[in-house]
Amino acid sequence: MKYGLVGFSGKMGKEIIEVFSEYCHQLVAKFDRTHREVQEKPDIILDFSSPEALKETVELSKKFLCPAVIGTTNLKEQDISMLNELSALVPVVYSSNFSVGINVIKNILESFKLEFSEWDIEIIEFHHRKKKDAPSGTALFLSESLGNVPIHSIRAGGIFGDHKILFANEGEVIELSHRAMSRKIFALGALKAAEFAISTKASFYTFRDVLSKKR
Ligand SMILES: NC(=O)C1=CN([C@@H]2O[C@H](COP(=O)(O)OP(=O)(O)OC[C@H]3O[C@@H](n4cnc5c(N)ncnc54)[C@H](OP(=O)(O)O)[C@@H]3O)[C@@H](O)[C@H]2O)C=CC1
Ligand SMILES: O=C(O)C1=N[C@H](C(=O)O)C[C@H](O)C1
Repeated sequence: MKYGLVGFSGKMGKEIIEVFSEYCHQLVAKFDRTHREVQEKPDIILDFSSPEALKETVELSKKFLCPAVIGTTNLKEQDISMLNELSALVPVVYSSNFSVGINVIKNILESFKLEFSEWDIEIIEFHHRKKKDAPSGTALFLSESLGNVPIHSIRAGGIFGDHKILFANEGEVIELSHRAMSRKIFALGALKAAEFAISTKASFYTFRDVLSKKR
């Protein structure tokens, strides 16, 4: 497919370019703060940048009438409303975390949330020292299934993204944890989402929707 990428010069942008090229997909439009280049109409737009870029991403998706895959975190309510409005026109896939593992954990939390109602629950997330937002979008995503529990953010080194959910009562402790061993897992998830989005109808999708429909 021919894709456009907002945030192409960033850490995730570079990973997406590498993974997509391995599958012979062509980067035809690229945007960052200082660079805007459109070689030809993209089949899809991906955005792994910053919340300030989202308005332009939505405008590009409307201009080219193409689906959008959005991975940028720290989006506010009005940003999500903008994506919901766009999804009336084109397929939109939005996820704070395009790894399969985090979405499996999300399914587990959704299935067992009643069992944990009497437990103390806390989330600890670890990311690289250059991450701009805290808490992580993933931690917020997981906390939505847990009643918005306390989240602790650690920023250190080049950590790609670790998340731990601690459940404790008077007699027991359970820990659910996930570690991203590279950014490639997110780029592969974004690819899965893009392949899904270019062949489905206009609506608002999560990555869990993509994974369940992929079965
Ligand atoms: N959903 C998921 O699975 C994942 C999501 N993420 C999220 O992706 C986002 C990017 O992460 P990361 O790549 O590490 O960040 P980086 O800071 O490395 O890259 C950000 C990119 O976005 C560009 N950018 C920033 N602001 C704008 C703007 N206003 N207009 C256009 N381009 C802009 C930057 O351009 P410039 O260099 O010119 O400033 C840069 O290319 C974050 O929100 C992060 O949380 C990250 C990993 C996985
Ligand atoms: O900034 C990152 O690197 C990541 N951000 C996402 C988040 O905020 O949850 C996803 C992943 O943890 C990596």
